[in-house]
Amino acid sequence: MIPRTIWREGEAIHLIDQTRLPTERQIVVCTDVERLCLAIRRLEVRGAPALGVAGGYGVALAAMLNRDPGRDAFLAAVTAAADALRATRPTAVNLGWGIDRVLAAISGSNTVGDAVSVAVEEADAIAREDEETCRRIGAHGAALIPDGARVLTHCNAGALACAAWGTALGVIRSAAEAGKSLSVTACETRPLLQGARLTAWELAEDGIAVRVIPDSAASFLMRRGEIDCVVVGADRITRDAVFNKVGTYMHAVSARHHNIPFYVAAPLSTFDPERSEAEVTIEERSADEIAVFNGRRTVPEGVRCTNLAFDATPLDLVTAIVTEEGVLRPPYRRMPGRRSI
Ligand SMILES: CSC[C@@H](O)[C@@H](O)C(=O)COP(=O)(O)O
Repeated sequence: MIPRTIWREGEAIHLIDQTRLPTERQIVVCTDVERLCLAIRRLEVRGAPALGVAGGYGVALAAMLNRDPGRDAFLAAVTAAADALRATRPTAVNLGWGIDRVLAAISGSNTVGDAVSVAVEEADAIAREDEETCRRIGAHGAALIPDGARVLTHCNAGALACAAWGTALGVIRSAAEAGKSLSVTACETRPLLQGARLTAWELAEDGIAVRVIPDSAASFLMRRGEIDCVVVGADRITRDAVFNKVGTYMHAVSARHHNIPFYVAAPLSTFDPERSEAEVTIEERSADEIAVFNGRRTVPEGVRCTNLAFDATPLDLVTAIVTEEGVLRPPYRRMPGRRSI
């Protein structure tokens, strides 16, 4: 069983350093907000729900560290921390959701002391609830997975991407726990290999059959009849698209072409129904993530690289979205949180 991904010990936030897996198990200890922001930017902690937890803990950390200077200075420090955390990664909506949830919780506090206690309680609650939410997603999603299914997944939407259990991998874990025999094809997920390094590690630790393939093999394996369904997580679900790790869209297109169900598993905190695809910023990361491999340059000097971290899959390619409240089906008119249809 995978240990928790991110947790609080007193006035420090601990997280498993995901950049070092699967070969090293190291813990990063963040005793200030700057270090937590760095951990988010470096992907030491990553995955939408885990970013929600990190955002909440970041605000709580700022509150704990600024309890002395008086109310105005306290509020200024917490606001600055929230802004810094929010600026680390733009695509996963859960990051801002976690930050805003703790800010909202403290907004009614009468004293700085109360605000600190409330911030810590709320951030702990976000972390605690995340596992429960993932287990409910898993229970709903497991019903969609037939016994014997060969499931393709992309990136890592597992325990490591959440506080525990996982969303897409939560569905797979819950199906396995229910006694279904499953095998998973994990796309390696270029360029940072979250599928090869993290998904394969998690599933192997749990004794669930897994193989790793290059991302570019997925479509052909569908054609050969080796994939029964696709299950992925999400970083943001707008009223028209699912944002997830770059490469997800090509799997959705291929799945549709081969008549294979394409499922998305995500908590309600990932929904952003008031926005459309065009209004979302897709994070573009350093060119070096694709131009340098194993310390060696793989792209000629001076050649431009476009390193988009996410893509958007139109909702009409999504067979169903599994949430903690149940399974949503097209045409997705009743999207959670949407004020108007
Ligand atoms: C349950 S996690 C869902 C997504 O956050 C996951 O699939 C993903 O794309 C993560 O991207 P990452 O860049 O590793 O943070």
